Amino acid sequence: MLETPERPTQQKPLLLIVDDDPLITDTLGYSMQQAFEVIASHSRTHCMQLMRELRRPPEAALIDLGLPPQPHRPDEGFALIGELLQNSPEMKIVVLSGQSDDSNARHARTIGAVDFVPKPCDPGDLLETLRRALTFRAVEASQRTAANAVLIGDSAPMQRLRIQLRQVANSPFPVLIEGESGSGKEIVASGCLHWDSRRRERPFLAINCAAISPTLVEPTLFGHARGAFTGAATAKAGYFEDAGDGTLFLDEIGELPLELQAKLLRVLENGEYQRVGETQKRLSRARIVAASNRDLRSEVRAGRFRADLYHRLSVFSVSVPPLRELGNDRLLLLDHFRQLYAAQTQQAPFRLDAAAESLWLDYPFPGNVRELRNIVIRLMARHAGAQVSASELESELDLIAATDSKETARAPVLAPLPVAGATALPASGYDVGEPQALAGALRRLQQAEAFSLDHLLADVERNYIDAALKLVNGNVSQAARLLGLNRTTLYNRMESLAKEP
Ligand SMILES: Nc1ncnc2c1ncn2[C@@H]1O[C@H](COP(=O)(O)OP(=O)(O)OP(=O)(O)O)[C@@H](O)[C@H]1O
Repeated sequence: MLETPERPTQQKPLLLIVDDDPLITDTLGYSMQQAFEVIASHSRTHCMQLMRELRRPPEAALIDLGLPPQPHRPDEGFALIGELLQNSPEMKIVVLSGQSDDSNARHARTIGAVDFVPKPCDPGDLLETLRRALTFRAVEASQRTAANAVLIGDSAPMQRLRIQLRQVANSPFPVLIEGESGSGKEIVASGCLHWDSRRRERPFLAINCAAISPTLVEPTLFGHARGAFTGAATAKAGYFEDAGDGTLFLDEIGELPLELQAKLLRVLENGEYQRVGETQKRLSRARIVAASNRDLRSEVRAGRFRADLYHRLSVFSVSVPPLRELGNDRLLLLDHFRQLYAAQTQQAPFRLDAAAESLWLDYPFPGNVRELRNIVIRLMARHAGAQVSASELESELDLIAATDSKETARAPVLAPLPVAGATALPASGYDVGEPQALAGALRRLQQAEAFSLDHLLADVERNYIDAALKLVNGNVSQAARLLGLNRTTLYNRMESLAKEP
């Protein structure tokens, strides 16, 4: 009898749906099952428990923001997005949002969600959004290898960082990389510290300490003997062994349980470690690079991180600057991601008009490069081949969170340029004499091909009025007070703005 050769089965991507309404998880699960293997959860705690048990992390997730124990507030959803991305930074998270929480959905995107879909939603549109997100995920995966990881940026802080990285790349000592979430710590570890060093032909292994269940951290890092614990059917090497004399990148090191911190300290002190269930000592030759977006010094003070381990890890320490400090690098990064996604998806790139470009340069990107990248993804999806205006771009930004950020208190976020009376909004903190603002104006005038002060000022006015109305849930009298205007004047301005192109 002839045997039919087994056809390789293509594994469907895994989709995680988190919603406390079983009707929604059931119906969505049903509509998505053709394209995805679906798992569902009803709360943040349950979801994170599930994540620890899964053999592979989901490629995509659909998250509702209002989850128990606070189903009427978005906080659980926000916290879940942060935890999922910490656990699996490549995951594409789409927020399912009620129409009324537009500002929440914007904030969710700032902290890393790739898009949001208003409820009630059309399953076909949702599927399309998820498919698109997965296409971009595949593009990013190709960029994650050390050989392809290119750190973009020419600004003075980035040049200083590069000099620092070159100085330490070939040393055998550990490096601690600190920086906000999404600022590029992994790319610094793989593309600069490993690939730009003599170790480039050796392995680069990355492990996310937040992603492994605490009981598995030790065997994962150090390996285990056969029968060392239930399920250890064969002996297995750990990351330290597999890394050989290459680089071992310990991401989210702040999440390492205290008892394991002692074992890691031992390897750092004398290179010695043991597989779980073995007594034989082994020697590690790997170069350790660790990263954290927590302030490890405060963690030490709070007793959650060992001081001796902190000192060992930070023989060299580098700090990746947040995007808001990188000036025109925002444009370089825009160009980089736009070209990358356009080429990979075979679509024409979008363009920003002059006002949109000003807004882009003034937006502080609280979610750093990850947020910038996600904005480019959405703009590609909505405006491929077209010109994007300031108001179209504005709908992709989280301007309220941006103005709230104390770091950006002196940057004109809602306003690309100053206008009389704009100081009435305390968040802007704009000062006419500020050199930064003057430099911004010079830059815009030099860069813009067709500049119009009238359009720019109208955009500024529109942004402030929208922001004020948003802050007071559409109450015109209160918005007028906030803007330092009387109610009639505000109505008149809104009317004339509505007539503007
Ligand atoms: N300067 C840069 N040039 C090019 N790509 C960048 C740069 N900085 C960040 N990226 C890209 O932005 C995304 C987020 O960066 P990365 O994962 O390195 O951030 P991170 O600091 O490690 O974040 P987290 O602490 O949340 O893990 C990645 O796709 C990365 O390739």
